[in-house]
Amino acid sequence: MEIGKVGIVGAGQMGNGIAHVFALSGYNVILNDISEDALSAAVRQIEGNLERQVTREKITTDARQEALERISTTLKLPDLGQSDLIIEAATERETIKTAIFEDLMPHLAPHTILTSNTSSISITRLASRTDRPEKFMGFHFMNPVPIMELVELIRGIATDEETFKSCLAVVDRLGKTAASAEDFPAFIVNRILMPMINEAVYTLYEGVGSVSSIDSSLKLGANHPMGPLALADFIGLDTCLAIMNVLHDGLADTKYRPCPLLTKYVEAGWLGRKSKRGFYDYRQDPPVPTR
Ligand SMILES: CC(=O)CC(=O)SCCNC(=O)CCNC(=O)[C@H](O)C(C)(C)COP(=O)(O)OP(=O)(O)OC[C@H]1O[C@@H](n2cnc3c(N)ncnc32)[C@H](O)[C@@H]1OP(=O)(O)O
Ligand SMILES: NC(=O)C1=CN([C@@H]2O[C@H](COP(=O)(O)OP(=O)(O)OC[C@H]3O[C@@H](n4cnc5c(N)ncnc54)[C@H](OP(=O)(O)O)[C@@H]3O)[C@@H](O)[C@H]2O)C=CC1
Repeated sequence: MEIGKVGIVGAGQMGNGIAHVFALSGYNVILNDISEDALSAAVRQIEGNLERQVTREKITTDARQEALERISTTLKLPDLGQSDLIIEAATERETIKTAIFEDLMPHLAPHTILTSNTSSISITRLASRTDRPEKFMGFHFMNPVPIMELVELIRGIATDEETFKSCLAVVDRLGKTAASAEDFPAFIVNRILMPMINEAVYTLYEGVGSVSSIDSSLKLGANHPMGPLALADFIGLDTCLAIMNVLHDGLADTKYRPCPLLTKYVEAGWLGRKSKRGFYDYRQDPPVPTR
């Protein structure tokens, strides 16, 4: 099926990046959130990121303008009902995601493909709560979306071949590369990346190194573009903790036990860049380590 109109639920850092890349590739995008502030912040972020691409001569001014004109926003979830493809990119909590799909269902066109950008939650379980498990799959972008090449495509147990092929064609048109992952907790990227981040937090918790020494070690000693604690702040510590909990519960192995220090940061509301404080304090420039 040819996809033209795309609905995106959740206008946080992933939702705005997803809207950006779809609009730039010629899709009409409708972006939804429960908060008007989140929608206006998302549009500002998209404008800024498109402008940066113009400055760096990656895109033309016309392409920027056309992309912005293809994006509309709404607080009303039913407005997404006539989309060919919906990507849910709301907070990483299963109850939130299932409630969104339940609210969407009565308004959906029969042909609409439903997907989730979840980092870890079972696609099969999310799909089973909808009226179209065969037209449901995981469509997992990486952060920052305009830059990262990979999209993980995750089939639930019931996903049909036509749905998979339609999503694969979309990934191609976005100029990104798809990796197919089986539906097990946290799929491929986060199954490997998140235990490393969690181990970095344990390394901090046990006093083996400070925030700076841990991040410098992985940057300079293993050529990672960001240290693991800076990356955790970038992803969002709430999202990191949610993913570790899915791994721990879903695989029932103590090696996935979330570090108590990660839990403490989340309990404090120190969620990383998005709340201006995490392993670094971003209220100062340059950011200052909090330990
Ligand atoms: C949690 C999940 O479910 C899955 C995940 O996403 S896991 C997270 C995966 N992501 C990563 O691992 C990111 C690791 N970090 C990096 O790759 C790099 O540090 C980075 C790309 C974020 C920044 O790179 P950098 O070299 O330090 O900075 P900088 O030179 O300013 O930026 C590089 C490019 O990224 C762009 N960029 C940086 N931050 C950006 C942002 N937040 N949004 C959009 N674009 C951004 C810049 O514009 C620049 O673009 P061009 O190359 O086209 O000019
Ligand atoms: N951060 C990352 O690096 C990556 C995250 N993901 C996944 O993408 C999804 C979104 O993550 P991210 O963008 O980082 O999170 P953010 O916290 O930045 O954004 C989530 C957005 O969803 C909104 N939201 C919450 N409930 C609803 C709802 N019922 N309807 C519509 N919008 C809602 C939130 O609003 P409010 O703030 O008002 O609650 C917020 O604006 C998660 O599933 C995450 O696991 C995937 C790849 C990478």
